[in-house]
Amino acid sequence: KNLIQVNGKGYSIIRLIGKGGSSKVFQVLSEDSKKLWALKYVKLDFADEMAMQSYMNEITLLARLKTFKRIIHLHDYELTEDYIYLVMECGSIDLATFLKKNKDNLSPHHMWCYWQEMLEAVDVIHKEGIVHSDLKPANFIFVEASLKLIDFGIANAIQNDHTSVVKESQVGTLNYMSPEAIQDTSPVNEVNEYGHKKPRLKINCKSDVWSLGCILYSMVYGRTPFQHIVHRLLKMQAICNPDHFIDFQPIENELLLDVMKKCLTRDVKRRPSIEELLNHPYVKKPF
Ligand SMILES: Cn1cc(Nc2nc(NC3CCCCC3)c3c(C#N)c[nH]c3n2)cn1
Repeated sequence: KNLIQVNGKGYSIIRLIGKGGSSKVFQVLSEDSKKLWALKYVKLDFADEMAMQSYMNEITLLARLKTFKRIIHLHDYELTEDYIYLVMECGSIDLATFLKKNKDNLSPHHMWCYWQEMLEAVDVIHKEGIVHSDLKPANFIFVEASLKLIDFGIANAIQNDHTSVVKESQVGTLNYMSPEAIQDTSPVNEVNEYGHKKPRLKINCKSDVWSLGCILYSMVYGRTPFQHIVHRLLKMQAICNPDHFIDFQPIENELLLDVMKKCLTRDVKRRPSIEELLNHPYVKKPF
């Protein structure tokens, strides 16, 4: 029977949950405690230094943030030249799959809860100075009915792509990408008038706000703001074009409408931060 050893502990494979890039995620059962875990296996071809480094960063962060309730819990890991095993708490389903199944019957209360939990998760990484910059529903999973963030967009993005890339759902989608991320023209080591590196963090954090706004929009309207534009180049142009007005059909809750409009503001400076969104009346209002 298919058994995987991680740091001397045995896990039996129950099923393959998903795969993407050169990583696979299995649902496993620990031999001793008979507990359910998610085991992420990453094949490191040719000991790709960049990939190794990016996974080291991801592991360090997961370990550092594991006390935060909105971040997935890393139980154990094993890192070698050829592969990485991450043993993490297992969610019941990811948000992308969940939304596909339930997109037309999400109650306002559920939408409110999921929005609050996504904000809290991204607030944690922003406070740690991390910008995900590729947020999409597949990055969130339900653990006991509440949402947790499963990755920080560090490792997968840099994942070496000379392996058979079997698309994980939503990998490489533009539907959640912000205008400034598409236009990212600023040189990597841009400096300000004092010759100091420009703090890109603030700007980048706002890109995560745009992505979250696209997820909220898809919960309300059943599709992301630019999903109907199939041609990738036309989609990119529409996202960046201030004269392309995003369609906001009227809804009952004006506060929710206001949040979506604010998150999907093309002008980065006028787009709210996570902090401001956590204090927005839509989140604060008592039910
Ligand atoms: C569909 N589905 C998902 C679960 N649960 C689950 N999926 C995880 N990754 C999935 C890989 C494929 C894309 C969607 C996320 C992880 C995880 C990582 N990385 C750490 N814990 C997890 N739990 C149960 N059904």
